[in-house]
Amino acid sequence: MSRRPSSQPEPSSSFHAPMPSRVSAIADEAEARRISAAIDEQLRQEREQIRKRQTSRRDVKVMLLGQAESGKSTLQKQFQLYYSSQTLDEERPSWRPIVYFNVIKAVRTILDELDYEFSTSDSSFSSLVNLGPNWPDEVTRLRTKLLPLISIEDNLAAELSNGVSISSGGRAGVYVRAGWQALVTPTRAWPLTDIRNSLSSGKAGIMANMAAKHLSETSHDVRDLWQHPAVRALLRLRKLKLEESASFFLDEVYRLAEPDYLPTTEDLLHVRLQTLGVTEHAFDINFGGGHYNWLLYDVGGAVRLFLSITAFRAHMATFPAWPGKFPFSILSRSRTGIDEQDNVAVNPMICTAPRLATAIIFLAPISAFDQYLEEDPRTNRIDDSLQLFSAICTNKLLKSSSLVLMLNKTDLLKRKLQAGIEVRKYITSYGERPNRYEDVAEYFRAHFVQIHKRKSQSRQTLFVHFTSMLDITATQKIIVDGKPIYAAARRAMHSSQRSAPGIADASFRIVNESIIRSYLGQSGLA
Ligand SMILES: Nc1nc2c(ncn2[C@@H]2O[C@H](COP(=O)(O)OP(=O)(O)OP(=O)(O)O)[C@@H](O)[C@H]2O)c(=O)[nH]1
Ligand SMILES: [Mg+2]
Repeated sequence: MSRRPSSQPEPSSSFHAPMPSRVSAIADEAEARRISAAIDEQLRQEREQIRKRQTSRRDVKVMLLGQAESGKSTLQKQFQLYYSSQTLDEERPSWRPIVYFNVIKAVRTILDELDYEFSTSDSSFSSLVNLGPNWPDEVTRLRTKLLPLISIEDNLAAELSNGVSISSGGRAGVYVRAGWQALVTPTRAWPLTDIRNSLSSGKAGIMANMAAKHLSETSHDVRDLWQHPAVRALLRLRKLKLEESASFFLDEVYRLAEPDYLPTTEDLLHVRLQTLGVTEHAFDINFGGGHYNWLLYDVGGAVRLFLSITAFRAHMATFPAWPGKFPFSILSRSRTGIDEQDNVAVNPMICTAPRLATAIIFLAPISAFDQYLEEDPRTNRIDDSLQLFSAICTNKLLKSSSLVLMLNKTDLLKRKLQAGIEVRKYITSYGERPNRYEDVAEYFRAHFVQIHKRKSQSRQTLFVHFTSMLDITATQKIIVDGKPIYAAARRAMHSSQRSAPGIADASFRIVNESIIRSYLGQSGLA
């Protein structure tokens, strides 16, 4: 819009513009003032919007709980994929050595099991599965070729765990603390060869490079081993206990052995890396017209400690006269073999976590009906899940947190049932019910729901989903359409304003195991 009188000449494009008349100068000044005021107003509105966004962006703190390998970190990756996929892309290179580690661990486990079969019952095993007399020689040949690959397992584990050496049953493991990627790719740059130069220690990345080299040299041997009739027979007889994702990676070994291999999203979801302590992931989320700062806490192996602390705090709230100094020594060691006190020392966040929880997503892997705890081979893993869930439901400090239950690994459950594995063999109370997915899934769902009904400290609805965390479309549908999660979070957010007392002192580190036990009721699943 121009207020210039029509008699006025068009402004010259030349630098030497004609001098404006006095009338036009006044008009221009008014126009300039108007524009300036409009700009001021626009800036004011923008500032106001930012201020509103900042004040309206509220924290939603969601804790992922569940036994080891229940899929907590995989769900976190699904959230990351949906809300912050570029950060997942940036992390892709750093997952490469972890994928190698998964492959190496699987290869070593297979060779160990074959050795065991050979040394203890070779003749019966051969005849049992019609292997013929030559299989031990063939396996020995493959073992010799694969030796350079499997011999780096411990060093790679130590490199990836930043020197934290953990063994479970004499076997190496890789565990992750918050910020682990920095150990592998400090600049998040690729290729791995650069890491050697960029790391001050001059050591990290070396083993990852060696793993890449050995894997590319031995990929055919890995494939031959994986397809060997003796290995197939062990799998059929269910004597070989591999990580759940091992077969996925071994099937894909040629792709993983490519020199420019970069983990795909599917690889990232399949990879197994145990979480140590608590890791926090933040996403900006908009829903229902509101802006939220979604903080996801992956409690990892510290789940029991988390529960014990909240249980203890609840106990303290009930018996405030408890002596101020706690003479108890530390609780049990976690399944990682790491003293959980270390977890607390490393993660003071875990001490404050209980009062942070807006909502809890509890993952129970219902495929685990035929598995037992590594640290307690007498405890069925479904039973353990029920106990953990019960501890959450009864915990007074968590009663204002909304609860979402994800009955996870349904894909694996279906596969197991299709393979003829019978639930009643492992869970006697299942009785003569049909060994069909629908019946089994409903049976487990009913148990969890019943526990919630009987023991929950709050009247809040329990939202239940059957999930497979490897299924991107289905999981993202739950994340995006999962109104219950958001509704739960929103409702909990309001109630959490008056939340129960939390951990006031992050230096509090001592918990009595007997108190924990008293809070972990039995589930009643025979
Ligand atoms: N088949 C199948 N595998 C799954 C599913 N969810 C997770 N996994 C796999 O299970 C393994 C363990 O998953 P994680 O997400 O690391 O488990 P977690 O609960 O974080 O385990 P911790 O860190 O030890 O507490 C990984 O290899 C995942 O790929 C699922 O729904 N189906
Ligand atoms: Mg984890």
